[in-house]
Amino acid sequence: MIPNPETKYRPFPPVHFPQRTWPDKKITQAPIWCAVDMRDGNQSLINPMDHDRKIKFFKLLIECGFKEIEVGFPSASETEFNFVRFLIENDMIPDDVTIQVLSAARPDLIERTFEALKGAKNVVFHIYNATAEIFRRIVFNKSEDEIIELATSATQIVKDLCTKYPETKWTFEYSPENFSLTEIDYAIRICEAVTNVWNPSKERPMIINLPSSVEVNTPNVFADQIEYFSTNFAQRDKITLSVHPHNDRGTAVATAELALMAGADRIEGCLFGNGERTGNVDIITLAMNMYTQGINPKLDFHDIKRIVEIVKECNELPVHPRHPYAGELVFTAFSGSHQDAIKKGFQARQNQQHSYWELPYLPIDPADLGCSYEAVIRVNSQSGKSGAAWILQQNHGIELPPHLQREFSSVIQQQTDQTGHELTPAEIWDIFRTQYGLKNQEKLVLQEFNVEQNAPNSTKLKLTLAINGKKVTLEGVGNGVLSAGTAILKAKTQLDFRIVEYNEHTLGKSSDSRSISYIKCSNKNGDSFWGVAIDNDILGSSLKALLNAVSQFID
Ligand SMILES: CC(=O)SCCNC(=O)CCNC(=O)[C@H](O)C(C)(C)COP(=O)(O)OP(=O)(O)OC[C@H]1O[C@@H](n2cnc3c(N)ncnc32)[C@H](O)[C@@H]1OP(=O)(O)O
Ligand SMILES: CC(C)C(=O)C(=O)O
Repeated sequence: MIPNPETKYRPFPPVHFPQRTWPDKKITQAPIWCAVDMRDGNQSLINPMDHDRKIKFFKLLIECGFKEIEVGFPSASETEFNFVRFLIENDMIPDDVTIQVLSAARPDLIERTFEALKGAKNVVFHIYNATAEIFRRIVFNKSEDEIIELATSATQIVKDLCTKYPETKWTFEYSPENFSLTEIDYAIRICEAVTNVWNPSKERPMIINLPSSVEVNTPNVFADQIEYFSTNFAQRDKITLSVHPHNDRGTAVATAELALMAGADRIEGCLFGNGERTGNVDIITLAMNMYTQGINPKLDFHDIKRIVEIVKECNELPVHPRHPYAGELVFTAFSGSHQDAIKKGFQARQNQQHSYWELPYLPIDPADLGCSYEAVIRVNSQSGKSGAAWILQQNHGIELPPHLQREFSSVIQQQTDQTGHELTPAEIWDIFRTQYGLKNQEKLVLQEFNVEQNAPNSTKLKLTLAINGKKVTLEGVGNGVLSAGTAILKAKTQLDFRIVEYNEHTLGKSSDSRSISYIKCSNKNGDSFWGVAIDNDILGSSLKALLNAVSQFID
């Protein structure tokens, strides 16, 4: 039996803040981004990154355009320490990139961290201590004032040590860990106390980073916390207000977006939302969400597949196939009605008069992430007539006539129902060719033909066929080539059929493109069959399509 949640869990109290303005705000520009993959992401990995993986990740983050990168927790281990030294000593940090390092608000750890940073050009020195009541009571066993003293004395130590290394441009960052669980007025009090010690200016602001270290409330409540903080913080104009959402409730992206509307300037997060437990906020999703609203995110994810591969290798973790913007299935429709709308969307795009992206079920152009349209439609038993038609169109330039689309869709449906599996484009092509006579049709095979125009509306046709491998030459007359062909075949096979539908088009755009013809024949019993054929000229493809259709009446 599931335990009674009413006696086990308490609801998170809302913030009383009727003056809130964020619900009417819009996100209009990219925030300052800080990638914390190499610290928060790294500390949560089964196997933290070794030196080589860290270098690879660092280079990737630079390529993506990050200007602030938390490169580690140098006092945690030799690997972390040496990695920071390696970056500095090998001049691997571009001048426009600031590295960030984290230390607990503990003197010994702070001192060790400074040792790692000697010679760095631009550094964000980031310290944290937990501030929520449960941490004050259980972890630290300290009063509110004692925790403030812990934070301010650590800030003073950082400040003093910074003056020892004037060659570095220092920015200070303070995080009241578990901010979202902390009483909001106490969070303001401790951050103001720290700010007073650091004494930032408008020109040299410090960063106050408000983490939902564990996500405990709905994004609107977090947004209220941020706006309340931003409105009531005494030296607001001297700080950069940063957020650091985690994803325990699965709403980190919404939390970050609403926090921006509520006044946050900066976001800390990880690629694909790696990080402690359920992860940090996913910066790729956030950035691409902005992009699809017409906002330049100032980050570059144009080759998402490569980014996925590098991150998977470095983190030794998979990226979910449905991960927004990046998963291997996120641009793919299997279901019939979605496929139909997407196919029509691409057709409509050819005549579109404006530049905006407008495509049913595809909120972003896959090409913007370096993906092709190939996987947009895939075919299984949930697919309708447009699915297989799209695959033939994309891969072979085939524009199936509407009735043939329906008929072919039922052929495909039978196959997928039987196997229960997806059909690949190659399998669909094979089924198509087999079904309509393009492959292995040996009952009626055209070898040669000759057309003579006797008089207006009278065409004489001479056909050389292989009928079940036996060569015969036949002649007939009709209004045109197809009616002459029909007459010949009726006489030879004694079948009573007629052509009920005929379509053709060229395959490709050049003048020497091949032709494809589609012919449907019916008999008196109501049986009907499609034949399809491709040939260098339209007469050849028409005659072959006729033979391919008629061959299906023959046992
Ligand atoms: C929310 C976050 O993600 S914060 C970042 C967390 N990241 C990491 O922890 C990864 C790197 N950390 C480490 O490798 C280790 O924690 C080390 C090497 C830095 C330190 O390890 P240890 O010395 O064993 O200390 P540990 O971090 O376990 O903390 C235990 C002690 O520090 C105290 N402490 C914890 N956090 C803080 C803090 N922010 N400021 C001051 N003291 C703290 C605890 O109260 C405890 O003290 P006690 O022993 O007197 O009870
Ligand atoms: C150190 C802080 C910012 C942190 O990682 C967290 O609270 O999740």
